[in-house]
Amino acid sequence: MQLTDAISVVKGIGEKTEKGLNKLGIYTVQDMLEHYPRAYDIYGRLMNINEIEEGEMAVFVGYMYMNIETKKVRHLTIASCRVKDATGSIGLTWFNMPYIKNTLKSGSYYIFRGKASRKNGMLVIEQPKILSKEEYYNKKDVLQPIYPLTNGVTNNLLSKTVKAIIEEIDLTGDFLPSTIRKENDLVEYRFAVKQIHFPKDKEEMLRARKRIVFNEFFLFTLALTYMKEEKSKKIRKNPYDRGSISDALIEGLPYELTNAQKRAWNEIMKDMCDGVIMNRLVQGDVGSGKTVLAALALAMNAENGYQGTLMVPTEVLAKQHFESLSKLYEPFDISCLLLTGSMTAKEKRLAYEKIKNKEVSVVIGTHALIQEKVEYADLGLVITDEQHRFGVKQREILSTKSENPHVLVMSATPIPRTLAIILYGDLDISVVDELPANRLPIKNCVVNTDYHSTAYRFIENQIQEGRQAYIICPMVEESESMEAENVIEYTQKVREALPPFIRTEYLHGKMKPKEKNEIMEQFAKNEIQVLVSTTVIEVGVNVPNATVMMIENAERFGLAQLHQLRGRVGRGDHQSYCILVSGSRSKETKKRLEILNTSNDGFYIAGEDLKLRGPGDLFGIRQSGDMEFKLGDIYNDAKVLKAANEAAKNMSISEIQKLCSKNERLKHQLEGYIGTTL
Ligand SMILES: Nc1ncnc2c1ncn2[C@@H]1O[C@H](COP(=O)(O)OP(=O)(O)OP(=O)(O)O)[C@@H](O)[C@H]1O
Repeated sequence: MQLTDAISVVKGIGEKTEKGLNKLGIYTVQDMLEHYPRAYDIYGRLMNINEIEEGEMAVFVGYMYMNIETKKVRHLTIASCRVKDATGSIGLTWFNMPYIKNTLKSGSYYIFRGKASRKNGMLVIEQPKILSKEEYYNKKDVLQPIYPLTNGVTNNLLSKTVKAIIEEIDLTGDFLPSTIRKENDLVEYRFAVKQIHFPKDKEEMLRARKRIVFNEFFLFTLALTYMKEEKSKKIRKNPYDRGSISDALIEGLPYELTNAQKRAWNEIMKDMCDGVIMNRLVQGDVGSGKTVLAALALAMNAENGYQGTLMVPTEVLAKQHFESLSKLYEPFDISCLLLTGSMTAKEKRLAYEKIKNKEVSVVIGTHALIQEKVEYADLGLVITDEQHRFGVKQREILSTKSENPHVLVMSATPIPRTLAIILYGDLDISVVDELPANRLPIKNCVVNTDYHSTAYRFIENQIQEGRQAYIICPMVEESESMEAENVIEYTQKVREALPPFIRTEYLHGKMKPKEKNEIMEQFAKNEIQVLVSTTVIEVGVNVPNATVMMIENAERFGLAQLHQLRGRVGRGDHQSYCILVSGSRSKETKKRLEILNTSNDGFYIAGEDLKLRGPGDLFGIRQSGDMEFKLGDIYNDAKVLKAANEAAKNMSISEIQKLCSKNERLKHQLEGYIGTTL
């Protein structure tokens, strides 16, 4: 069995299962091995009842001191009782399991396991499992992998498939030189793959994890080194003429550029006018005004007779940018074109022709589309808006669409400078670390779930004053397909809580781009006042009239992501508010959210976030599912990132090639990264 084999080579994987696996992005044996557990389940030690905390899994021995009562509510049969130990008592509830009444006997002890939640102010455990003594003691310390799932693919199936692969595949031949392994205290790759899926204990799992994360970062750095070298071969380009349009644009803005914007613009301009090829990252906090910098650069590029593109991660954003740039360019002879996936085939064909015939100077679209079969005419500048991604490949593909375009990458992720230098090692960095002067700082509060009705009243008042609100829906862990259902259900609740003149709509990742666009357009026009959304909204949306951002389950997000979400408000002259609703009362959560509560500065927050995370905090929160790395998290694993970078960055191209020639697997992975053959 080879890593590149189709997943169907594994015994027992039929056509139907294969399709299910494909939905999870698993096509090959390697994909399966890299489908890492998102968490591990462990029973752990038996707790006292008074130690049980809301939102946490608990396993404990409870004494049944009363009979189970059952009642019917609509089509639900609810069975409930209370159990106790020497330290306290707790309620248990089962839905549609009437037989439980005959399974558990009053006057006996049982081991229960489940997640505690708060109902009417009291802690209860819903659907607790009942474990036999053997079951508990046999598995007490075993880490059982929990995989990301989709419809028709069970945890058991994934776990069995991985096991079958590990038994058969030959993973010997580690590409990491043993000196690097020793220096960084890393286990062998073969061992790591096995232990990450089926760890003996937590310690082994952490060692396995460290190795795999190191691999990811190491490969990433090798790819950067390679690309940097490629870029350095083509450094000269005809210098641009400064022209007059960008100055006229700045003159015509309804505001003055901030000093940080001016500084960044000067750096961009200098690159383009000096005859070098620009490879620059503009890193700026949310709402710091990066779009205008892109607009200026594209205008100068057009004035010099070149075509330029702006690639963004979502259609909603593409449309938003298209509209604002078209308006900005109205007095000048600069034509814009929008290219998105929801356009009809005919519209797309027409767009392709216009681009090819150079009838347009600025093309704005999503990543996916611009990568397709578009042929540019004199592409001089490529701007990508990366948000959370550190996608080496994305920015590379576009720059191969023409000889030597200038490349500008915009990122709203205020990662600490030390990490930015590593992650964007192939780029020069401009930082926009100042917000426009008209902004009032956002007022924040962290509350628990009892606060809902007050929050809804607050939102209602803001809407009475003409403003709008976002609500980020509570999260569902189980699967993506449940996400949609969950948003719809929650929206209904919000509608019931608010008066009928307020229009509340929802947005989720499973909606068609066209539907999303429509909702966003209506929200931008204030035809919708409350937008309930999953995190799809976090990316770049600009509706300055929205003043409230309420985030449910705030405890489950990374601070940087929360900061991004909060950045959707406070973008205009009105006072804005961020309400963080936390379902957890743990001290740890409080401390984390407090950072956000007291600061609106993204760079500060990112730095504090980094400090707070210890090596134990590994699977709880990822900043985003959209990262380049499957397991590594630049925040949690900052130390490993630095070490891997240190180990890889000084390798010369010939050393990398030598390493690749000795190891087919490394070569294959690296080629995958940079999209060319080595
Ligand atoms: N110097 C400025 N003074 C006042 N307003 C500004 C200034 N620069 C930009 N703006 C306005 O601020 C808002 C946010 O700008 P923009 O959308 O470019 O932010 P951004 O940096 O892209 O943020 P995000 O990363 O959150 O998308 C826009 O409405 C824009 O017109």
